Amino acid sequence: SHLQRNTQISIVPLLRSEKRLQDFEELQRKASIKSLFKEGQPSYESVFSDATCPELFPRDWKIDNLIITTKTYQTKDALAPFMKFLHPQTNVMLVQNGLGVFEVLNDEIFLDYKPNLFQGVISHGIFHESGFSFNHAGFGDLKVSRLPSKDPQSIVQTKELVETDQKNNELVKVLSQPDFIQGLNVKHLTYQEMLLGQLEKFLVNACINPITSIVDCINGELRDVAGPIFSSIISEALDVLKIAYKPLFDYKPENDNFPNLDVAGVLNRDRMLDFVLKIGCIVNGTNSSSMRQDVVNLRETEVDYINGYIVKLCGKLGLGPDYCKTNQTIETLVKLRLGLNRGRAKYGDQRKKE
Ligand SMILES: NC(=O)C1=CN([C@@H]2O[C@H](COP(=O)(O)OP(=O)(O)OC[C@H]3O[C@@H](n4cnc5c(N)ncnc54)[C@H](OP(=O)(O)O)[C@@H]3O)[C@@H](O)[C@H]2O)C=CC1
Ligand SMILES: CC(C)(CO)C(=O)C(=O)O
Repeated sequence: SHLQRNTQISIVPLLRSEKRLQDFEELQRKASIKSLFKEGQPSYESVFSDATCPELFPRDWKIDNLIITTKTYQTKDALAPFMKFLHPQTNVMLVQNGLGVFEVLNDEIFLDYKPNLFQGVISHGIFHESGFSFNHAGFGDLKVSRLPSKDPQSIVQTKELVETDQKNNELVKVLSQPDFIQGLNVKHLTYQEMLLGQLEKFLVNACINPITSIVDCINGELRDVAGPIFSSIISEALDVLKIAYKPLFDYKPENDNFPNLDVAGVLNRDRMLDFVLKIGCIVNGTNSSSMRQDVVNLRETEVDYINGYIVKLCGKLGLGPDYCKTNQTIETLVKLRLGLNRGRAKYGDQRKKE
């Protein structure tokens, strides 16, 4: 919606099915967003000149730029039907929480070639109202960067690469248009800067998303009561991330180009607890987290790409199960909550009386 409204280009939403496309067409391809954080909570509409779905995608079209904003676990199925329309120069950007999606795409989808890959990390809070109307509950930011093309361990990019992309890369040029940058507080970063922001956001999600889902509450309700469980989640996750992302934790900027890239100063327990409470429970205090929205609506969640990813990393790194007990328990409780909600929807009060 922000791209459609704040840039000179036409966005073509790729809906999942003809049914969903029809739903969108019946609303004249309009999406509306209410800015809850603004005085008077103004709404604005974005009208899309086109939209399509896999079945109706024009066979002679090619996809030069693709932004994926599905939930992590939906990415592979969403991308698969469009792969025949991509090409090696296609720019693909994932704007999602969590970690591990690109590994799935590299292992299972990008088999013949890898397009230009970008990652977006977004801390704006938004929840669905009805139809294609949404509530923008918390104004955060959107960090974007190009992913390392060759060795994923080589995290260091130069500022010149960012500037070159902002001049020459079609997708990055659009995301660099002033109105869009202002509209979503966009920051174009090197990979090492973005990765730091991604791990920081990962810890926000590892705390806010599962706990709001398990106890069924709005983000801000946790503000004064969830410190102990957040500290346990953060401490354990940081111990694992320090090993898994050692190149970032060992990274020392050679020059003053990166004055804020103090990884140890950013990713430390005490600061991260304050940051989680600020972004999760204050900036986005009125938001229903995306994971709570999933369990309330009986949908699968992203916990496998958040707390579950810490468990997966432990396995990959050969660390014992004691390294991830807290996150494993949190993952299990989210899945219990989803199962409970689905059971209540299916059986009503019957199970309470058996
Ligand atoms: N909501 C929030 O406050 C925040 C969310 N995020 C992250 O952003 C990402 C998206 O979250 P969010 O927007 O909340 O999720 P939603 O579930 O609200 O939106 C996901 C969208 O993807 C669409 N989709 C799913 N499968 C397909 C498919 N096969 N083809 C086409 N479209 C498909 C869904 O379509 P349909 O409508 O048909 O189901 C839906 O519109 C997640 O990683 C989340 O963690 C990050 C920061 C904050
Ligand atoms: C920032 C936060 C926690 C907002 O709820 C979010 O990322 C989400 O809900 O997925």
